[in-house]
Amino acid sequence: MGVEIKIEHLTKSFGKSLIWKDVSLTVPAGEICVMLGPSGTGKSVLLKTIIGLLKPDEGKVIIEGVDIASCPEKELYEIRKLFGVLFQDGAMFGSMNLYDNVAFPLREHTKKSESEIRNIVMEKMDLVGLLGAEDKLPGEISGGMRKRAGLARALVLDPEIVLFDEPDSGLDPVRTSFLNQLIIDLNAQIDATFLIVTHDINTARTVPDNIGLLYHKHLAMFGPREMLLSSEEPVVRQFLNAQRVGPIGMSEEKDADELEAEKDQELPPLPPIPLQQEPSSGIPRKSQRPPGQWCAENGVTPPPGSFAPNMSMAPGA
Ligand SMILES: Nc1ncnc2c1ncn2[C@@H]1O[C@H](COP(=O)(O)OP(=O)(O)OP(=O)(O)O)[C@@H](O)[C@H]1O
Repeated sequence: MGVEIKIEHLTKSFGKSLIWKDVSLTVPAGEICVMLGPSGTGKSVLLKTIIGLLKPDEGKVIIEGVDIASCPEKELYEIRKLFGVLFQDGAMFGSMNLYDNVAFPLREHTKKSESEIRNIVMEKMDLVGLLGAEDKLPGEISGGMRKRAGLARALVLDPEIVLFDEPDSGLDPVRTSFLNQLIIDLNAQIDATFLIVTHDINTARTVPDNIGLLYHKHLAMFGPREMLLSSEEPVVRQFLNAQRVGPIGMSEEKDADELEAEKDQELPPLPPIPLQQEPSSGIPRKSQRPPGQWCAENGVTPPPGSFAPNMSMAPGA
């Protein structure tokens, strides 16, 4: 049923350079969360800290009651077995075919026989739609296929948590859409907790249960998708609607003169909130909430036209 990720007051710097400070959030078990933020705000650093590859200066990352920021290496090794990670480029070994790449974690971390490994590898290759491509080398297939192979490898140890570092980078919009459907379908099937770092606004608007936004060395907001998509908070509103007007400039923050110059500019109204993408089976995911539920429970009037069927694309996406 997936495992909760609880982050408490996390701070990370490299030397004198602060990346983010006092980040606290909970990714509920089995849910899908998207983490957004302008380039360089430390999204990848956050993923690496969650899996214990980087140590925070302060704070805790609690997985199954263990603080992986401070636990001994041996415990960390065990906790890491709960994770599957899809790296940006799929991180395939170029000289191994897809079968051996996907089998790699099983051969490294388990004592399974080759016939057991074969069953698992073929099952995961099937899950990501790559049956028949086992003999291909990573260099012989498209970027989209490499991502799917990376995803198959991330799934072979039956993870409770899957971290995705920009799964859509380098993919065209159609492939991104297929990959998003695969992510939703996988979540419905395996019930693991998914945390996705992405720059794709359409993904952020339609895929997750929760959205976080890192900006200016802190977590600007984290909460249910409907909360952020109906938010008037300037940074959240600007980022989730890909607008130029707002506090975020070309290189992080705009200065006082730039903000003064645009202070009388009227912001376009918030676009309608799209329906959340559903599993292709038509059976809702366990953590899926009915459209409009968060808004109704919190007395928020969603923008006109929200939750209309067939309205799943973000403006400009
Ligand atoms: N091991 C490291 N040592 C020193 N600085 C690092 C290290 N890893 C990351 N950084 C710095 O941390 C900052 C955040 O990097 P990170 O890759 O997490 O950003 P990001 O939000 O994922 O960016 P992007 O959206 O462009 O991928 C950058 O300035 C980067 O140079």
